[in-house]
Parts: sequence; C-alpha cells; structure tokens
Amino acid sequence: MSLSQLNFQGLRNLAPLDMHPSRGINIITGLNGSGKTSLLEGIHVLGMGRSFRTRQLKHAIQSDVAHMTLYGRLEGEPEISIGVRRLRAQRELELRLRGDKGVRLAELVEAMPLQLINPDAFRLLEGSPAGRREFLDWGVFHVKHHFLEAWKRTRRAVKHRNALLRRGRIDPQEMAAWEQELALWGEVVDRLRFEWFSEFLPVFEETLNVLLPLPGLKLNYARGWDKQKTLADVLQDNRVTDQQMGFTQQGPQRADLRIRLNKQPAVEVLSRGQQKLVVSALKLAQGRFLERTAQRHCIYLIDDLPAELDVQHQQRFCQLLEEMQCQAFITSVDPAALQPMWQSKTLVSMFHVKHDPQGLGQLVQDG
Ligand SMILES: Nc1ncnc2c1ncn2[C@@H]1O[C@H](COP(=O)(O)OP(=O)(O)OP(=O)(O)O)[C@@H](O)[C@H]1O
Repeated sequence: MSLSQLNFQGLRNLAPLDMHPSRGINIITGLNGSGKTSLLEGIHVLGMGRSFRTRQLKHAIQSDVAHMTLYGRLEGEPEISIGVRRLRAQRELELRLRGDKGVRLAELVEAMPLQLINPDAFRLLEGSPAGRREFLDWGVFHVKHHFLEAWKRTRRAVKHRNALLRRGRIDPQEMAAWEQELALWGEVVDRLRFEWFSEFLPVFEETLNVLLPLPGLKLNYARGWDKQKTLADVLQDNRVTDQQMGFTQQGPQRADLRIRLNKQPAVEVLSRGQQKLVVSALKLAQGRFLERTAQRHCIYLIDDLPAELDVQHQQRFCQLLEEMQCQAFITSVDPAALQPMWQSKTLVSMFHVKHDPQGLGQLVQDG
C-alpha cells in the first residue's frame, strides 16, 4: 500500500502541491515553519479524516481561502483514489473514495492504514487511556473484520445506558434491554481485542528488542471490568453506584493497555528518549503485525525523527522501517541527518520545502 500521487490545495502555508512520492522512504526537509509537518498533516487528513494537530480542521485551511482540497492516489490493482474537501463555511468533510461520494470514514481508514510517529508520540504512554484504546482498536479494526460493528453497537448501548442512569426514575425493562445489548456486544469487543492483543504481543516484544532491549517491560491488556465477572454481572452489580455517578463505570469503553517497567508505570521511570522508542516500537509493531496477518503495508508518517534519539537508535529505527518495505514520509530540519541511514537497495526520495515569492511553502524534489 503506497501513495503514488498527492495533490493538496489550500492546506496551511503550502502552495498547491503535486507530489509523486517514492514507494519507499520519502525525506522532506526544510526550515522551521516551512510546511513539512503540514504535508504530513494533509496525508493524515486524507487517511483518517482528521488532523493530528487540531480538533478543528478549519484551522488547517489556508488563511483567506475558502476551502482545502486533498487528493491521493494509492497504488494497487485496482488503483484507489481518495479525496477530501473541507469548506471553511461548512463543518462536514466531503469524502470521496474511488470517485464515489457519501463514503463513510471507516472506509477511508480501511483503504489507507496510517501510523504517525511525531514528537508528541510519548503521550501514548503518559496520556489518558483513550489514546491507548485508539491504538488498540486501530489494530483490531484492520485485522478483525467484525470489530467495527461490535464496537458501534457497544458504544450505542453505553450511550443509552448512561442516558437512563441520569434519568430520575429508571424503567427496569428499558435498562435490562440496553444492559443485555451492552453485555452481548461488549463481550464480543473484548474477545476480539484480547485475540488481537495475544497475537500482537510477541511482535511488539520482538520489535522492542531490536530497538531498545528492556527485559523488564511488560505490556498488558486491561479489558475495563473485573476479570472474575461477566460484563452482564458487572452491569447489574454496579447499577446503584453507576446511577450515583451518572455513567457506566466499568465496561469495554474503559479498556486500556498498561505499560510497566519492573512493575512500575513505564512513564514514571523511562527517559523521554526511551519513551519515544517504546512508542515507536508499538507503532512499528502495528505495521509489522498488519503485514504478517493481513499482508497489507501501512504508510508511516514520521515527524522530526531525529528529535531525542541518538544516532544508534535512529539507525535501528530506520533499519526496522526498511525491513518492512513500507512507504514512509519523514521530516527533518537537517538534510544531512537522515541520508546515511539507508541501505543502497532502499528507494529513497528527497524533497525540500522552500518559500516561494508569495511566502508559501513550495515542495521541490531534490536530485
Ligand atoms: N491556516 C493557515 N494558513 C496559512 N498559514 C498557516 C496556517 N496555519 C499555520 N500556518 C503557517 O504554516 C506554517 C506551518 O508550518 P509547519 O508546522 O508545517 O512547518 P514545519 O516545516 O513542520 O516546521 P518545524 O520544523 O518548525 O516543525 C507555519 O509557518 C504557520 O505559521
């Protein structure tokens, strides 16, 4: 899976962009503020329907233009075209996949598996469980085909149960119906997550071992409710306290990945660089696992790779990326830093972003 063409218009400070990336490594250099991250952001919006920099996509639309239009072409038999448009005056994204309008976001995500590694990546360890759940569910979604449906039904049942909990008087029949739905689909979500996790874990351990051997590091899946009980029992037992709190305290909506080093939370004991390597191992392992189980390659967006990594660890990171033979877009302020990292057989294309006379960032291919 790789992008053979990108066309962006109206994205942040970038001049209209027409890029023909290589199937391998694409290095994008440029001065601070030139627009390198914006390019990655555009690919992210194309594949995920949202930015990694802002919750409000209107901020990514170039000042004083009316819309942002992003287009990408994915190589394959048949080739897949993806288009995303966001008008300043309109909240919704217009999506197109293979020329069809009215596609769902999940179809976009399915068509173009993406992983992002950026300077904020360590937040996966220290941030809220929601980020780790998103990481977990990305993996399950791409490999277990019933997952999306099960997760949607679970989410809907949680929403309805929470609404009932907040009502003064609960109708027992209505509550029982939503609890039954939640217990049924929540157990399915848990089973799929658990199966995925059990298969993913050795791939993560193998990846971490290459990047940064940390024998005491343990990754665990926590399903979000008492291990000894069924979800149906938990919902029934907790009904009174859930009502006092006004929400469902336990269930698959509270699942997490716990990362510990010698029984302590990894975030408390690892250096910033080590945290970044652990997160990189998690993200590289996602791609390796997807490749092994679904024979699909994911596209990596790597913003500012050298930050906080020493040369030896940068080399190991690049070696893993090369072995996966996936497409990657890597930004750096230093054109010389990433050049010596690759074997001669790897396809490497160099680009830089320079300011044009209008002060916009223009992408130029080097060599
Ligand atoms: N909506 C917008 N319209 C026009 N310009 C914008 C908009 N939003 C941000 N910018 C500008 O676009 C540039 C975006 O820079 P970007 O973060 O992509 O650069 P970068 O090359 O990754 O920089 P760094 O190396 O510092 O991380 C900044 O100069 C910023 O001021």
